[in-house]
Amino acid sequence: MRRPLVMGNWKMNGSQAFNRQWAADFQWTQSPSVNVAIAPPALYIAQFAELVAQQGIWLAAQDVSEQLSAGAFTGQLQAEMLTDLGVRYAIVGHSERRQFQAESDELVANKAVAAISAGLTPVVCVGETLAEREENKTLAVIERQLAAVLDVVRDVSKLVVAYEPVWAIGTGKTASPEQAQSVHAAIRQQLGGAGESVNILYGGSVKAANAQDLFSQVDIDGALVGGAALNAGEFKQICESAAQSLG
Ligand SMILES: O=C[C@H](O)COP(=O)(O)O
Repeated sequence: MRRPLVMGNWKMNGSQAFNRQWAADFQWTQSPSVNVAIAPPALYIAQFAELVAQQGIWLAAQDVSEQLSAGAFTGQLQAEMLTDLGVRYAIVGHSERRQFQAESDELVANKAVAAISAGLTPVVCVGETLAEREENKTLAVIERQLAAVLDVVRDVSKLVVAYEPVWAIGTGKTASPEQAQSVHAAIRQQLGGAGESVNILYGGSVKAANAQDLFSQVDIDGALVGGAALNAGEFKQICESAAQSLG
C-alpha cells in the first residue's frame, strides 16, 4: 500500500518573512493518510525545520551533491548535511536543473545514489519537452532518464519518481489525467515488481482545481507542486485532495 505524498517545491522563491507567514497560514495537521513535504531553498531549510516542526511536514531539498564524501566542492550540499538537518527527501534531476545546470542522466543517477547512501529518499524527476511529445518520443525519453537511475540504484523501493512534462511546468497547461496516467503506468512497469511500492508523483501546473482529477488515476500517488505551493491555502487544498482521494 503506497502512502501518497504531496511535495511543494519552492524553487528560488521565499524570504524569512514570507516563510514565516506561509507556515502560519498553512497550519497543517499531520494526517495518517498523506505525507506532506516542502522543498524550500537550501538556505531556508533550517528556518523551516523550526517553523513546521509541530505540523508534521517533511523537509526536502531541491538538489543534492553526487559527491559521497565531504570535501572541496564549493557550493554543493552533501546528502549527510541534509539528513543532519532532519531532511527526508532530495529532489534530483528537476528539468530546470537539467536545462540550466546541464545535468546529465548519469549525474542525476549519481545524485540519487548519494541521497540513498545517506538515508534520504531521492525524488527523481523525469519528463519530456513539448518537441519530444510532438515527435512521439515521450515514453522513450522517460525510459532513458529512468534507466540511468535504475542502472546504479539497486533498491528501487528507495525511490520516489516524479513525472513532470516540461511543457506543463509553470505554464498553466496540465497534462490531462489520462495523459499523465499512461506515462505513470509505463514508469511503474519499468520499475518492475518493486515499483508497486514506489510513489510516482505528477508535477506540472498542479492546482487545487485539477488535483482531485489527477489523484483519481490509479498510478498517480501524489504531486510535486511548484507555483501553487507558494500559496499556503491552495497547497493545503491540494494536500487535502490527496488525503481524500488517495488516503
Ligand atoms: O517541481 C515542481 C514543478 O516544476 C511544477 O511546477 P509548477 O507547479 O509551477 O508547474
